[in-house]
Amino acid sequence: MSITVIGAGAFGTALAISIGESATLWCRDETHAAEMIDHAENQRRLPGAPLPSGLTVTADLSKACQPDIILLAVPTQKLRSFLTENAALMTHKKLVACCKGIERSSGLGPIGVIEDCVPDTQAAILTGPSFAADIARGLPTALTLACRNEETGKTLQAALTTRNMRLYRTTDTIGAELGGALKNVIAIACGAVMGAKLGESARAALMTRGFAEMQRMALALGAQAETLVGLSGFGDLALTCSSALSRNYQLGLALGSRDNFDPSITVEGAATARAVEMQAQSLGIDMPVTQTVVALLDQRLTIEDAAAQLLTRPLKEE
Ligand SMILES: NC(=O)C1=CN([C@@H]2O[C@H](COP(=O)(O)OP(=O)(O)OC[C@H]3O[C@@H](n4cnc5c(N)ncnc54)[C@H](O)[C@@H]3O)[C@@H](O)[C@H]2O)C=CC1
Ligand SMILES: O=C(CO)COP(=O)(O)O
Repeated sequence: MSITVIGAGAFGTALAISIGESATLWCRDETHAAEMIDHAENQRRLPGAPLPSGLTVTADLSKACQPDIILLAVPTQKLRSFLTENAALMTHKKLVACCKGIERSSGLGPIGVIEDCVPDTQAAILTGPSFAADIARGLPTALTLACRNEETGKTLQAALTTRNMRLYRTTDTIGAELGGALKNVIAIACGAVMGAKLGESARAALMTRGFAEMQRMALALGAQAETLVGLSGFGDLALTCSSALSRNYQLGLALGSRDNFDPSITVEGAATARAVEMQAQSLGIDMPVTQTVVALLDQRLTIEDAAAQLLTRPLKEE
C-alpha cells in the first residue's frame, strides 16, 4: 500500500525509511529534496541513515498526495498552517498525525487541528516511545496508533506496521494525544533537574508526580486510564525523561545548567507547557510541575527556587 510522509524532518524521514519502498517523502524545500535524492540520505535532519533505494523523495505536493494514507510529520504548532494551505489535497484521505503536542492558539491536539482544517477526513495519531534515530537504524520499537473509527484504525495499524515498528491500536485518541504531548513537558522538568545536578532521586520523584498530573489532566478531558499507562503515556514518559537523545530533555538540561539552547531545534514541550497551563487553570486542575516548567521557560524562577517551591507545597496524600 503506498503511503506518503509529509515533512522531511528527523521523524518523517525515519518513518519513510522504515516503511521503505512503498513510501513517498515530501519535503517543502526543493533544494533539500534534491540533496536527499543525490546523497540518498537526509544529511540535514537525520545524518547517517541511508534512504532505501525504492523510496520516493519529492517537493511536489500534489504528486505526493496521491496515496490514501498520509502521515503528517510536521511540528504541532505548524500543522494548522500546513493543512489550511493544502486542505484540498488532504480531503477524503486517512490523515495520521505524527506529532506530539497541544496547539497553543486553540488548546487542541493534532487530531482536533486536522478535523478543524480538513473536515472530510478520518484522522488518527501515531505516537509512543521511539527516537527517529532508532527507527531509522532498524532498531525495534512499539508505538500506539489511535483512531476513533475502529475499522480505519485496523487498516492503518496493518499498513503502518513494519519489520521494526510494532503498532498497538486504540480508539482512545484523547488519551494517546495527551500522553504524547504532556510527557514532553515533564521531560523538560527532568532535564532541568539533571542539568542542575539535583540528583536521580529528584528526577524519579518528578517523573512520578509529573505522571500523576498527566493523568489528572487526561482523565478530566475524557481519556481512558489504561491509555495513560500504555506506550503513548508512561512508555514515552520513561524514554523521554531518561535519555539525552530527547530534545525536550536537552532543553531542560540547558535550563538547569544555565546553558544556551538553539531555538531552531524542535521542542514540542515548550509551547505545549503554556497551552496546558492555561487549560489547567480554566479547568481548575492542579499541575504544579507544568506551572514550574512555564516559569522556568519564562525565566520567572531559578531552578533552585523551583525546587524549593515544589518541596514546600502543602503536604498531601499520594
Ligand atoms: N525526532 C524524533 O525522534 C521524534 C519526533 N516526533 C515528533 O515528530 C514531530 C516532528 O519532529 P521532527 O521530525 O523530529 O522535527 P524536525 O525539526 O526534525 O522536522 C520538522 C519538519 O517539519 C517541517 N515543517 C515545519 N513547518 C512546516 C510547515 N509549515 N509546512 C510544512 N513542513 C513544515 C520542517 O521543514 C522539517 O522538515 C514532532 O511533533 C515530534 O514530537 C515523534 C517521535 C520521535
Ligand atoms: O517523542 C520522542 C520520543 O518518543 C522524541 O522526543 P524529543 O522530541 O524530545 O526529541
